[in-house]
Amino acid sequence: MTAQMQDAAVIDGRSVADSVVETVKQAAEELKQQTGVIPGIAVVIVGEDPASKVYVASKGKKAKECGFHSVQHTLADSTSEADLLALVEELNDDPQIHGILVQLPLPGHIDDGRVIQAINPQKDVDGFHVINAGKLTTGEVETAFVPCTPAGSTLLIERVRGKDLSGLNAVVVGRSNIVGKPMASLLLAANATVTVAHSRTPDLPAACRNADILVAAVGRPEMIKGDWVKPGATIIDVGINRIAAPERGEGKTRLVGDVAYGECAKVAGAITPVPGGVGPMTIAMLMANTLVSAYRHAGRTPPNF
Ligand SMILES: Nc1nc2c(c(=O)[nH]1)N[C@@H](CN(C=O)c1ccc(C(=O)N[C@@H](CCC(=O)O)C(=O)O)cc1)CN2
Repeated sequence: MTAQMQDAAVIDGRSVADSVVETVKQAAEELKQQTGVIPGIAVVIVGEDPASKVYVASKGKKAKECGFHSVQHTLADSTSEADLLALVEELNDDPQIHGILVQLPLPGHIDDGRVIQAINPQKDVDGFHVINAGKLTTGEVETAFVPCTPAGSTLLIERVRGKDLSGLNAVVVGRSNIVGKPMASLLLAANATVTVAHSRTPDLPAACRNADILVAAVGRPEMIKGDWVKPGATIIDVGINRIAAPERGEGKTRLVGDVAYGECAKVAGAITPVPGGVGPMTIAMLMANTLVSAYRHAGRTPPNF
């Protein structure tokens, strides 16, 4: 009799995201009843990037579903950096707004870093400001905001592996400030032994094969192959890549992650799909961060996620 390999368990990001949003809704209602404070979020989009428009619309819809005060500022592609900075200042001073998010990417003539650093760190619900990044790396998470995608990925890992990752090797492929670096900090905080791999890592497949937890955040469609995966590993695929799908008809496209899903699912123990894995968690954690900000501004202790 030949041994039969079973496909990995699918980690359902949509259902975990729904449970986060449910907690946010209830806690927002409690805050309103107890203090009169309604969590407020401002989302700023500059330009016409089609994917950004979809994400921003989803954020506004989810914020309303959570009972938040939600405003969207839609600025033309030609908006100057000075005008965008002036809007950020206005939002910093607006007492009804507890969370400010400037959708990325910004048009090329605007310096992302300058805009992010202009956001009041106490309203930086994206967690991208250097103050929040510094707090995360030094372990001061009680007063920080953790970037939404790594925070959501961590909740998905907890569902499979628990909160304490002692004795496990985690490999993060990708070293961006938005995902790779904060993800590595969160895995370290959970006691994993962490390697950050990237395009210049010698023998990347061998580095990945060492991972009990493999986080792919490189933005390269289906780069991680089945024979890069340790049997039983937990795979978190952060990539969202739109590729041509001529099999669906002329001009059609489909979404894939950074992981070659079919072949990796045959080896892994658990894996996030794309779509339906990390993506929905990003928006749910944005709601959670905004709620936390409103609680802090009201001098109350927020719920844990
Ligand atoms: N200021 C920010 N900009 C960007 C962030 C961010 O966290 N803050 N992250 C990404 C985009 N993003 C949120 O903004 C985001 C991406 C994808 C999803 C999502 O739910 N994806 C779905 C698929 C959606 C589709 O069909 O296109 C999924 O994976 O199931 C949510 C949020 C860059 N910019």
